[in-house]
Amino acid sequence: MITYSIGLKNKFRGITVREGMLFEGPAGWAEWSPFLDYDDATAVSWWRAAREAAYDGWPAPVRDVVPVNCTVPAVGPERAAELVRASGCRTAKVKVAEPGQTLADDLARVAAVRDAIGSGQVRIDANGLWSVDEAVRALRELSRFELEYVEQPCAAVEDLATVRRRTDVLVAADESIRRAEDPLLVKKLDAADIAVLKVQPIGGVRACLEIAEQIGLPVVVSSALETSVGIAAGVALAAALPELPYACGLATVSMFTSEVVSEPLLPVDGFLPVRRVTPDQLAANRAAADRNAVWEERLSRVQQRSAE
Ligand SMILES: O=C(O)CCC(=O)C1=CC=C[C@@H](O)[C@@H]1C(=O)O
Ligand SMILES: [Mg+2]
Repeated sequence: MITYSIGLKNKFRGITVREGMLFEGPAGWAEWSPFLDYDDATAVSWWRAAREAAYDGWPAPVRDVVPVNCTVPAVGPERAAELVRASGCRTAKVKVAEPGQTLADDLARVAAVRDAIGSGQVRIDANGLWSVDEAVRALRELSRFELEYVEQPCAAVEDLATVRRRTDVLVAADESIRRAEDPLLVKKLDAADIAVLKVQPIGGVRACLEIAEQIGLPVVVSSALETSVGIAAGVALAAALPELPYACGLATVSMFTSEVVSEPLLPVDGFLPVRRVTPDQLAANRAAADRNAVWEERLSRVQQRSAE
């Protein structure tokens, strides 16, 4: 087990450094990187995903490239436009509703992204931070930039359903699937048009394929901000889905200041290749001994839980 520590170019979901563990099993390299604010119970499904990558491998792909969006953190408009242009992607996902910012900040950022991407697609992600009324108001303003969809406008699945009825913008569910007791409640309440699936939080490629089948909604595969080792699992899921109508949120390696592989899974003209990766740049990205100890301890607690 190797613990990595890599900086982020821009603050994202409140963090500036990403840490996690990498290891090799008979089927290939695997990543285990539950965010540090997640408790041991939450980290169990992340461990299942890592075990699958290391020991079982993934189902056969039905495509050999995957379209991806570039991800725009809650940065200023100039930086946002720069990120879009540098990505080469035809779809951009813009973070909105950042704590401490205003709707005016969101409008300026989304306007800059729309301008930079031209006739491409613009989607937004509020990470559940709006109330129903805030969401409806924000969508009324932001929809002038022709939104492909809004991801997780509100936290509660019931609120997602209400927003969906009060706006013309398509609604995608992310946290309502990956952090829910019952991921299918989204379907039962007709709360979303699109399902965002993430391999580590949901517990593996096969677990995601099962949800995709049961939920009966178009799927967008998204990353949990992993190194190329973890991204390869997302790409494997996107490659195995029978239908893939939307670009996936798997272009997040470009947010890192460094990588554990010399050929990272970065998009070329908006597409990622379907392949596994072998880390060859581990030494330069290893976490310090004290952080490694924290992760070793965390892993042994979570492994114990997962065996219970
Ligand atoms: O979907 C993307 O474009 C990139 C991945 C992404 O946005 C996320 C990755 C990791 C943590 C999440 O807060 C965030 C998301 O909410 O979708
Ligand atoms: Mg999201």
